[in-house]
Amino acid sequence: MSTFKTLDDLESGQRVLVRLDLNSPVEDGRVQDNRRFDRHATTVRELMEAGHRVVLMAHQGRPGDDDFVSLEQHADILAEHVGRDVGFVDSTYGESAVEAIESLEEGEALLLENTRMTDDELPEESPEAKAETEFVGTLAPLFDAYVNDAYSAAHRSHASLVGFPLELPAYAGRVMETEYEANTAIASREFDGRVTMVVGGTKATDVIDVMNNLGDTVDRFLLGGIAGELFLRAAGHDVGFDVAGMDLFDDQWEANHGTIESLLDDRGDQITLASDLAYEGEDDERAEIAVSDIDEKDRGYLDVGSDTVSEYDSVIRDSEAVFVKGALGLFEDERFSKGTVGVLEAIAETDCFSVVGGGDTSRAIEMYGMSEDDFGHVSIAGGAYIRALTGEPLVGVEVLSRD
Ligand SMILES: Nc1ncnc2c1ncn2[C@@H]1O[C@H](COP(=O)(O)OP(=O)(O)O)[C@@H](O)[C@H]1O
Ligand SMILES: O=C(OP(=O)(O)O)[C@H](O)COP(=O)(O)O
Repeated sequence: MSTFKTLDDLESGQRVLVRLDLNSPVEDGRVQDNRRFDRHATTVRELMEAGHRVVLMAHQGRPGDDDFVSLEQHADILAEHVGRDVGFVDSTYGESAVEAIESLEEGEALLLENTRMTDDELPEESPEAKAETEFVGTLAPLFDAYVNDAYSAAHRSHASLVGFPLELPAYAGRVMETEYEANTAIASREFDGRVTMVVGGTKATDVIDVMNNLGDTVDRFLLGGIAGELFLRAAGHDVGFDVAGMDLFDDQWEANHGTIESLLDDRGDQITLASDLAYEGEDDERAEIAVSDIDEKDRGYLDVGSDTVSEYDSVIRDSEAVFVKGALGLFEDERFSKGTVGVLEAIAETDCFSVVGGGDTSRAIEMYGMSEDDFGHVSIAGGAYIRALTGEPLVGVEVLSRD
């Protein structure tokens, strides 16, 4: 277990700088409410009620992507969950940010602009290098304490996550504490029966990197989403278009095809790929095609097909534990929700031990009328949770635990 300090150790009346993970789906420019807001609201409310001056940092999207937007809407959504006003300033550490921080009263909260809009936040560098950035050097002297609640971003060595804890007394927030304990406990748990991992989502690089290390814990991987399409492409099928505006597929293919090919060579018998896929037909209805019938790369696929869902359903019903990392399709559109909802319902209906992770995947549970009570643990983390399952330390947690 980690040795980090928690909010129970924080003295009263502090000026506290808090890192949240409010990274959310953005549809037509509108930030979508999701579990990250209500989970982090617990930490923010506790700090406000304790009379601290609370300044919040978070990121949204990656520079160049469609979902790389301001945090202005996030402040309003968060305020609704906290039940108190949360101010917003459209600067991360510029003059207006410093002025707003200095004029904050006890019990008030303020959200700063998207950390990734500063040059210092990215790219990944050592905590020591990040601690020396202008971003950290400007803000740290304005605070008494730093709280990291962003477990789901703790695998990134970015300034707001690893620089501040070297400069300020550092504490874990309530979400960090809960997620860390749950995911660390899961990593060391042993199962007698079959352990299955459903792998999907769009951030294929995060998951492919760790699949080899999970190969001894996990008996069977069921693939879908963009990650699954990369595997199908490596297996010789003509699938995989970029998802408009997100530049996902080709970059991820370049970065990962070598690893995927060796995974298929070394662990092919543990990996099940979709046998059919779904797409938008001419009449805008869901249409399906067997993977063996795809002979040219002429369309994008948005879900796994019905035969695949049945096959995955049987594997899940015969498993003792099921871990989910990422959605199997574009479930936000009901036509392409069958894969994601199918595996989640199979898990919910059996008494297997389960963990569902992926920033967006946890949203599907509520969206399709399922209950979180039917799952062992619903994590708001994707990449961080899957890395934790391998037992690999997360840099953001590691710096919190330093003396
Ligand atoms: N075939 C696909 N095409 C487009 N988007 C997809 C596809 N499969 C999954 N997705 C999207 O991936 C997102 C899943 O993200 P999530 O489950 O949080 O995993 P990640 O951690 O990879 O972001 C969902 O919002 C879903 O719409
Ligand atoms: O949403 C996140 O990760 P996740 O989708 O793996 O849960 C985190 O906010 C990290 O974001 P990043 O993967 O752009 O660094």
